[in-house]
Amino acid sequence: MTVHIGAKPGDIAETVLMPGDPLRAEWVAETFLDNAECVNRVRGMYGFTGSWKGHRVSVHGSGMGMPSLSIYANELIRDYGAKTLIRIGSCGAMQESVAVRDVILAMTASSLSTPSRGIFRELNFAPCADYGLLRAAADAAARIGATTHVGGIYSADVFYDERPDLNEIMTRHGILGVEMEAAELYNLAARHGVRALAVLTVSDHLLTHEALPAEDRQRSFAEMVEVALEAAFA
Ligand SMILES: O=P(O)(O)O[C@H]1O[C@H](CO)[C@@H](O)[C@H]1O
Ligand SMILES: O=c1cc[nH]c(=O)[nH]1
Repeated sequence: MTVHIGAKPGDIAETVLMPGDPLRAEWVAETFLDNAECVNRVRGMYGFTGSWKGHRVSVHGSGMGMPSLSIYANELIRDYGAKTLIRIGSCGAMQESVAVRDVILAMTASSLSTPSRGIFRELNFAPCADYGLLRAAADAAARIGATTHVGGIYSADVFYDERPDLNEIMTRHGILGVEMEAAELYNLAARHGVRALAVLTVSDHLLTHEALPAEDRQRSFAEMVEVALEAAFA
């Protein structure tokens, strides 16, 4: 047990899917895993372990924002031996060519800052996905027939953004979408020598202002989950 995860040693699989929303974790466990057991309830941040096509896998909430993700990813890697961490999140689209419900595979994650800033100091480290996972996810998305975009995303510290000028610059530089965790997940994976990828579903559109309801964000992003599971065990 750690301060934030009540699971016993061995209760967490080496492969962990990480949605921001703990109730999305519950839906993924109920919908995709066989023999899923709840292994963490501390602070309501649910974690489950079960199997998918015979592979042991956990799904654990990260909470919203990089400081929260950092707590769970650190404990999963350092205390429970997680080796593959795949974020399964929602995001806002920043390109006209990207539609609501499309899947985005985050090759890189730009940010204004991350919790790792204090370690990197003057270094502008470039957080990037594990190439093997990224390639396997792109292949899986093509097989499944999910409309998918591969490229850079932006990991923000705020959901209620007050910098339209910055969004315009990112749109002009091809950033596909905005979310709030991937950059620090990629930083931590690099630091600890494990694999990470963020597979995202577009829930909002910053240009058209479309937005899906909370229920859809919690329980309807099946393609993203299938892509993540296929990539993890390719
Ligand atoms: O749907 P999740 O995985 O939580 O991801 C996105 O949704 C939250 C904001 O609504 C942030 O955590 C953002 O990254
Ligand atoms: O962080 C997020 C997640 C979904 N949609 C957004 O606009 N931002």
